[in-house]
Amino acid sequence: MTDCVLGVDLGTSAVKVSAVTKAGEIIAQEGMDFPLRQPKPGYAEQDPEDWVSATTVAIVRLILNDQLKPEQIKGISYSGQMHGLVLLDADNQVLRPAMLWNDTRSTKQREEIMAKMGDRFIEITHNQPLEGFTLPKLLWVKENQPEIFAKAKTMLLPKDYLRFRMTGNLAIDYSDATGTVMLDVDKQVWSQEILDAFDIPASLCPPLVRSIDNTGNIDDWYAQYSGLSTETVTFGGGADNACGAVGAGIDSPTKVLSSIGTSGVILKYEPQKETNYNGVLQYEDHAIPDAFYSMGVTLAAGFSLSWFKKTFAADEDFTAVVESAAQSTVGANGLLFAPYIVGERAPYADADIRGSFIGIDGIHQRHDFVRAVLEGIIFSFRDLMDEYEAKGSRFDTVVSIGGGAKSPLWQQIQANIFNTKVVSLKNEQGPGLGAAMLAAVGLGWFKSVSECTKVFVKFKDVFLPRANDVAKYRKLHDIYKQIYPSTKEITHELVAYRRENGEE
Ligand SMILES: Nc1ncnc2c1ncn2[C@@H]1O[C@H](COP(=O)(O)OP(=O)(O)O)[C@@H](O)[C@H]1O
Ligand SMILES: O=C(CO)[C@@H](O)[C@H](O)COP(=O)(O)O
Repeated sequence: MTDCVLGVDLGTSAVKVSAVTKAGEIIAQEGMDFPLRQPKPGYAEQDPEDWVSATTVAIVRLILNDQLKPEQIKGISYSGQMHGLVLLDADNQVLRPAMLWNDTRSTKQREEIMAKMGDRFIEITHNQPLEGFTLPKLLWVKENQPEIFAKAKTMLLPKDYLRFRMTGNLAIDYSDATGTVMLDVDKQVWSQEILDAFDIPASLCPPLVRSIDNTGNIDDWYAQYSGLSTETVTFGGGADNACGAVGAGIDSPTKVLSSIGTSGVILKYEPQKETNYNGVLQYEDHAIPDAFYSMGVTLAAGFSLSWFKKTFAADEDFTAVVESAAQSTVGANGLLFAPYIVGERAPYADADIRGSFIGIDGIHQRHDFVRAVLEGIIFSFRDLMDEYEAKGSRFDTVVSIGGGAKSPLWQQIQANIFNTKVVSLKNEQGPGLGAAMLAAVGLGWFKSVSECTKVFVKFKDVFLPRANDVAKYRKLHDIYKQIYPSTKEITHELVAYRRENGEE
């Protein structure tokens, strides 16, 4: 019986739990989907109980289907979808559905924060108060559901709620705390100045822990519910992008992470906290102690593809639909797609922009639309790369993770659009593997995250840029860049039209 740790990857579409040995071998994996509710345009909510149930089903399957022995599981850590607001009352009961990272209803609150604190806010948090982050959501609840805010005693993020249900302990790790935009990044404490400015009780903020810190054993209740042992220790864990970077071996500023999950992320390792992109790119504490990372986020990356598939190819196999893009050409026979279907975060912080297909022609077939979706998502990543390159960053390797990394065609498109080598991981479980690594380091199996990286992170395929395609994509990206300014006014008017007609 080999000792192992569990890495719990609490995503937006599903939870995946990986059992990993000291040698970095994934010996079993189980997962379960859960729904995302979008009751109104701009809203995105989940029931925190769904996270607990789905994670428990995955753990029970590991024990029953995969024959893991509870005593074998020495430690558990977590990777979580970021920024989501979970509010608990005095009895630690959930007060309302969680408002997620892609919920953009809080534009008014975002503007109020900037009007009140302006640049000082960015100085403290190294971020703008965008709709997706936790503070504007908290202020939305304060303003629109005052009876709920009055009862709120604790604020947690998604994976911290899950850990609380497994241990009974309240905590948040630094990487998720930066994503609330309530942490003073330079001082590494909750910002009293921000709490005072918006009249938020400091008691709402849970204790801060490091990602590798012991956060308590599995408690009696959860041991009975799941079959786990109370001997199993939990560790802080981190934001999914921090864990994705750990699991992908992003340990120097010349490697860049490209993650296609529900959202899309271009992420860079930052060795020092003094760096400040003035909120154009996000700046976060890492899950690696005393390290940081920056990133740009495309709100609807995998989500755009999933939307397309659900709407136009509901009964077909996902991989087959994606691979049909190979029947099209570079540039999708002159069709472009802008993936702003739930608004955008970077480089355009605009909750009311909406997506478009540009250049639809009578010759286009469905596979051209699929290709345009794949390419449009990577053009939006290219915009983020351009932000970095404009500030002097140079990357020699892109590590590709997330559900989108299942497609070799999509990875080749990335290599061509980035004009950089793209590598995939042997165990395509970036965030889940990163979470398992934090438990392995927390248990003392390794002296540091970098020691663990040497054993756990293994690369698989390499995709090199093809010169002809690189040149074509460069021209196409110049055209793509015109879509945002050209469609901004029109799509804002359409969103306003829906609001006037009671749809929002
Ligand atoms: N076979 C596939 N090829 C390419 N992309 C895929 C495939 N299957 C799923 N995806 C994409 O992966 C995304 C989910 O990625 P994942 O990393 O699991 O997301 P999350 O962590 O946000 O739940 C989906 O939105 C979908 O677009
Ligand atoms: O909002 C962000 C990062 O700031 C998102 O990246 C979320 O953390 C959700 O991640 P996925 O479910 O797409 O992995």
